[in-house]
Amino acid sequence: MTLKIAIAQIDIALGKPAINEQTVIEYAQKAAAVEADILVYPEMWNTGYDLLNLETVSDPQGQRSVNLLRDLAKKYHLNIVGGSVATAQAENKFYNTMFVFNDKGEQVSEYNKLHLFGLMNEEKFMSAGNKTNLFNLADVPSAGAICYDIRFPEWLRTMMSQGPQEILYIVAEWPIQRIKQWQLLLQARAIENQTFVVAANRVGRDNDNTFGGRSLIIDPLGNIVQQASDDKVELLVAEININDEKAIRGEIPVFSDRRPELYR
Ligand SMILES: NC(=O)CCC(=O)C(=O)O
Repeated sequence: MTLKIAIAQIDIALGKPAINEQTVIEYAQKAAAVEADILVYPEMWNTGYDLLNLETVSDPQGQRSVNLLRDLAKKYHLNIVGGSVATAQAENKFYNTMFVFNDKGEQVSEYNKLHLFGLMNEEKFMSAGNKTNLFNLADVPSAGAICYDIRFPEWLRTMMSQGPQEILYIVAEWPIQRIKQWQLLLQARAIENQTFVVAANRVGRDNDNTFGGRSLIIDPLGNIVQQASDDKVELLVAEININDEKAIRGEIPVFSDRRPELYR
């Protein structure tokens, strides 16, 4: 099965959800124009890392973002991995939340980022999730994670071994100074989990960081199928063939060769 994947490598206006929503709409139109099957947005696209102002800029229960993503999925018949958004949830807690919609506009997953990133003060303002993010999108068993989560291979393995999942979606706001690590970590996650990795990063800057783009589509051997620039907004598009992955898994059966009884 061939799937056309599109990644919206966008800039994000700090603390300005209304402006960012327009960008999200614009990229859904672009993805529909190239007849993409799946569209992926980056991390915290509604507010950026405007952590000091979460009370005013975050999305209560994610409702505004959910309505927008659902409408876009339905209108353009797109499967959407909705990056993530800053949400305000019960007990006055804020989360970094991914919503996923199929091309009928049905929500197929909701995930709160599990590992909060101290270097960007995330844990001082946001709460961590504690649930997996497994879903079926375009008839493909898939998993999703958010940015810093990729530094925890045991967490991704936990999700990927409940499948195996065939595509791993990563959404990020990853700074330029560690962009080489971004690429290497993603290639490693693809190889060890024998999965396609579809990874969306933002470009542009906020008060503290310049973000490094280089959104990537990687095959299960770790080869780069398609790569975006480090500094420009763009819609990255590539076709992947899911059957390739099945052939690769047959040759080196890492999932069945695991010895989980020895791992702690
Ligand atoms: N937004 C994030 O989680 C950034 C993670 C990051 O930059 C890293 O090096 O890890």
